[in-house]
Amino acid sequence: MNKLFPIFLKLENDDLHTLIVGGGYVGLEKITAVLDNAPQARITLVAPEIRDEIRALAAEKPAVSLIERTFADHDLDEKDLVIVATNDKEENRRIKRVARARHLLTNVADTPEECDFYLSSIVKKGNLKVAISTNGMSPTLAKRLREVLTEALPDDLETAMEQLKAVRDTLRGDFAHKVEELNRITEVLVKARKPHE
Ligand SMILES: C[C@@]1(CC(=O)O)c2cc3[nH]c(cc4nc(cc5[nH]c(cc(n2)[C@H]1CCC(=O)O)[C@@](C)(CC(=O)O)[C@@H]5CCC(=O)O)C(CC(=O)O)=C4CCC(=O)O)c(CCC(=O)O)c3CC(=O)O
Ligand SMILES: NC(=O)C1=CN([C@@H]2O[C@H](COP(=O)(O)OP(=O)(O)OC[C@H]3O[C@@H](n4cnc5c(N)ncnc54)[C@H](O)[C@@H]3O)[C@@H](O)[C@H]2O)C=CC1
Repeated sequence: MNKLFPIFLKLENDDLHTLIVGGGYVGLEKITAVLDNAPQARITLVAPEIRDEIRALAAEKPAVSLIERTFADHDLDEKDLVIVATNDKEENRRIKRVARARHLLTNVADTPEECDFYLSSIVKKGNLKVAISTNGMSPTLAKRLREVLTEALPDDLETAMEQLKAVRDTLRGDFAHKVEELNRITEVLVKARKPHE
């Protein structure tokens, strides 16, 4: 059973600050994942060696800062979320312990058991986002499912969402009435999937 609780973080909110430790392939993968979703997210990345692709990203983003040295505990000061991706397993575990003592939510890329949260594969269609997790069992399957679902979901969902939002904004009455009305309008979506009923 997958017991992970999914949430969608507003990493562009003013005072949210993400720390990434490690500037190699995985550091690049994680910073790209954050910026693809939250382009203005405030991120600090610390590592003695930082890949050129990360430097190129940072050069375009004033909200991304790079610190070129090994991690120091005070790098956790005033951070909200931490992604640890060095190639030093022991140091990764140690950083996790310090971060936990400060009640920071931490992802430790090389040790799923140490993670407070996982990154997911993300299907995007305009305002729609579907996050996929395999419970850490197969990130490759998550990636493939993203491709399959991106292909399978219709492109006109954005129009449907815009229209439903317009209806939602105009609906008057109590909460129960709104729910009933929106359920009625969208019933066709469910019916179309169950031709036998
Ligand atoms: C637990 C988790 C923690 C976390 O990182 O958050 C984790 C852990 C590990 N990943 C490893 C390997 C790979 N990870 C990827 C790719 C992705 N990994 C992502 C998430 C997660 N990876 C979390 C679980 C998510 C879930 O619940 O399903 C994605 C979805 C999101 C993202 O990273 O942004 C992104 C795909 C994005 C996309 O394209 O849609 C690929 C494939 C590739 O790169 O092509 C490979 C190589 C092939 C393979 O192993 O499958 C290893 C072994 C390292 C080693 O062997 O040294 C570990 C550690 C371990 O398992 O022990
Ligand atoms: N979760 C995931 O999606 C995946 C996780 N991994 C794991 O992630 C880890 C990192 O892999 P790569 O990025 O490929 O390694 P890499 O060798 O490309 O990069 C390692 C980075 O860590 C930095 N570093 C080392 N010690 C540090 C310290 N004390 N403080 C700050 N930075 C430090 C280095 O300067 C370098 O930037 C590996 O242990 C690997 O097993 C690998 C693939 C996917």
